[in-house]
Amino acid sequence: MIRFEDVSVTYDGVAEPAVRHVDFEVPEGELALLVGPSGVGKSTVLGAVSGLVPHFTGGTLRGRVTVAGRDTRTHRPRELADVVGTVGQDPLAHFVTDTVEDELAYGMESLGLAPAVMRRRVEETLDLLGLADLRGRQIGTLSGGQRQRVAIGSVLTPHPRVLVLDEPTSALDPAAAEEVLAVLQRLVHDLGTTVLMAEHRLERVIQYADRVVLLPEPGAAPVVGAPAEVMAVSPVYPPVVALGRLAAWTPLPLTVRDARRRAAPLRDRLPTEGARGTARPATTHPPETTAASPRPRSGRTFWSRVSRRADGGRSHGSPRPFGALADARDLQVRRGRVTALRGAGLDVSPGEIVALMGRNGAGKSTLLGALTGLVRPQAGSVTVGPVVPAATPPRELVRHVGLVPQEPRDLLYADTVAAECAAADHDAGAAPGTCRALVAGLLPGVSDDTHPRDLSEGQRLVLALAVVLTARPPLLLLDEPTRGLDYAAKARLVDILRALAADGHGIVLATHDVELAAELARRVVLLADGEVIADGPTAEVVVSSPSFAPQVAKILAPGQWLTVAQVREALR
Ligand SMILES: Nc1ncnc2c1ncn2[C@@H]1O[C@H](COP(=O)(O)OP(=O)(O)OP(=O)(O)O)[C@@H](O)[C@H]1O
Ligand SMILES: Nc1ncnc2c1ncn2[C@@H]1O[C@H](COP(=O)(O)OP(=O)(O)OP(=O)(O)O)[C@@H](O)[C@H]1O
Repeated sequence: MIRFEDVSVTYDGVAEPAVRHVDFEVPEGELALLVGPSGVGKSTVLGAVSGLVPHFTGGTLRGRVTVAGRDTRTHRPRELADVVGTVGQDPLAHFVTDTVEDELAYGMESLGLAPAVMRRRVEETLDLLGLADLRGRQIGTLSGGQRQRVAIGSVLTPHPRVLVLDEPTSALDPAAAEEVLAVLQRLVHDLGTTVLMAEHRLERVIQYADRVVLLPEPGAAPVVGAPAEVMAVSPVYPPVVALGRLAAWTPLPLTVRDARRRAAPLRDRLPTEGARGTARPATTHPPETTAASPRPRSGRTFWSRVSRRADGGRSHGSPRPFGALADARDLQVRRGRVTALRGAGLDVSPGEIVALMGRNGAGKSTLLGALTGLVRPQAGSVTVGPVVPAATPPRELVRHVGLVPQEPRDLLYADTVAAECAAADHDAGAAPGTCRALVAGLLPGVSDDTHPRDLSEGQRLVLALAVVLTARPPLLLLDEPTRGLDYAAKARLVDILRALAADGHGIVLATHDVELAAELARRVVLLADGEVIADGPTAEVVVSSPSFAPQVAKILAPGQWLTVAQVREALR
């Protein structure tokens, strides 16, 4: 159904092809998963199927891509629209109408389907994706995950024979991701739909794949095969595979269920008392400091590393001690007709890393908004350090709290990295060069004149982080920071955040990434429908939860192991 014949794509103005010798086939009624590190060309391959590459992106495509027998070089995306449905990485870029119902109907209208058919399919899709309560909502008022579900729904309604999906679950909570993947699997099994999907969070998707197409490194030909075969050699793999490799299980299990069946001997080898007290991540990095000892260990901390590397780092010599960082109580927030927070609260101490978790629409971004003054609660109290965010001018507030938003692009508006940094220094009242020194420390090798748009997703996130850190806010908030990041980029982010916590910063991550929470957070706060329903040590909150437990916890339960790193350490 989808066929690549020795395809290479070279973008204009770039010497080397972005992808080379891509040769594979996805037969009708199969789900193929496209995997590989960031920047390896996954979106390029997907774009070649929908015709966006090269028709919209420019560049040269050599070789041949056919979809349902149509050559995508001679058929423009419009001429493929009756066969191929595409969801890109950024749902906002995808929307053409204002409300949920209109968006679901739009694709069918363009194809000229009968009104009765359109009506039926809109209703079906609202049910299928749990969108019925949101049908009349303006898209601009939806949470990140709600938007992503609408974007997926809108490509399903025309019943395309081929679906091309670029990280379709990146903004979804774990349960919603499972539901969406189950819907896709049903289309594949029952209707013979063909799916090509790129995804970084392999722990969510690998078990649904009929075959895996691995792009191992830029310019290298893809490795194509059965999921277990490819996972055995892949540079990117989910925790279940990491544990399987560590324990030398063959064949390699890809699901928690298969791994559990093998895990008894491994469970027996692990110390039971270690298993009880493993809230602390096993790591070579300095542990998070506690409220009682906010001072970092010398030499390994974030600011000392930055100031050592960067010549402009004078202002970052030694960390200053921080007082209590945030105290939000009994918050009530109404947004439109929705009560987004009902009595929620959060306190954050210096050196603490807190994961804020919960379903899509539970109120996580709203709570972060209240801490940064973007959302004004109708009742309750919020203080951040000594100030009340909604009553504090932005220039003053950035010294107390910084937010890296769900879409880092929202924070970046200049044309070059250098201009972005100059603006950040100015906004924060920091010495000129402060932000650039941070960027040099965090992203060595990025030149001054690079356009932030041309950075990879992970690089853009780190640039946004540097912009926020320029004001050295004691409290750092990150909204879903691992969207679009591969495992290596995630590991680098984990390093940076641990070092910041060791310097006494308090960090709150709103995240659906259960593996990240397990790796990084000592404490998890769980929100449901605007209320805090659990607040405690990570191991206690997540291990018993079918949605929020990481894979290792599920495989090794009842032991409270959370990460492969902890298990590796314990086996030494
Ligand atoms: N329009 C473009 N012009 C020039 N270079 C581009 C363009 N689009 C992508 N590239 C480059 O091509 C390479 C492959 O990018 P692509 O987005 O396909 O990778 P990816 O595997 O999807 O990455 P990610 O996992 O981060 O989404 C990258 O080096 C990228 O910078
Ligand atoms: N301007 C608005 N008007 C009406 N409802 C809104 C508005 N902004 C947010 N909401 C609703 O408030 C609720 C909480 O949204 P919020 O963005 O805080 O959720 P979230 O937990 O961050 O979700 P996600 O995980 O999907 O990002 C959602 O039901 C959302 O649709």
